[in-house]
Amino acid sequence: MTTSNPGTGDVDPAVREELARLRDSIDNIDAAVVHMLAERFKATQQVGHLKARHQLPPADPAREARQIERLRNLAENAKLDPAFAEKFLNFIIAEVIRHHERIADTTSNGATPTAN
Ligand SMILES: O=C(O)C(=O)C[C@]1(C(=O)O)C=C[C@@H](O)C=C1
Repeated sequence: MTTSNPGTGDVDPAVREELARLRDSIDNIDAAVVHMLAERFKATQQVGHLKARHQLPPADPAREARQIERLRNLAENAKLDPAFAEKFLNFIIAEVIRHHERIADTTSNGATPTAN
């Protein structure tokens, strides 16, 4: 933040209230996103173990292509930028693949992988 930014101290109280109300909503949404991501990673951890046990590759590009297609359509219908939705999914999947690779490494070493 720059020193020229006045912050919200000298802003109309009605505006400050509206900003606070909107920020409450943003905080709730951020919490929901974190909880949903935590559930998603719990499921993908299980996928990682299943793949490692059965020597399946960490990544499945055909599955990813279907997910991207589906998410782009959902985004368009929801008036969210589909390119952003695709980037977001790719970011998450890249992390999942890193987890899968680690699980596969530790599984083939005979070690017990830890969570995440
Ligand atoms: O569905 C799988 O096979 C997964 O490993 C999960 C997942 C995902 O995070 O959705 C991750 C990696 C794959 O390339 C495809 C999808």
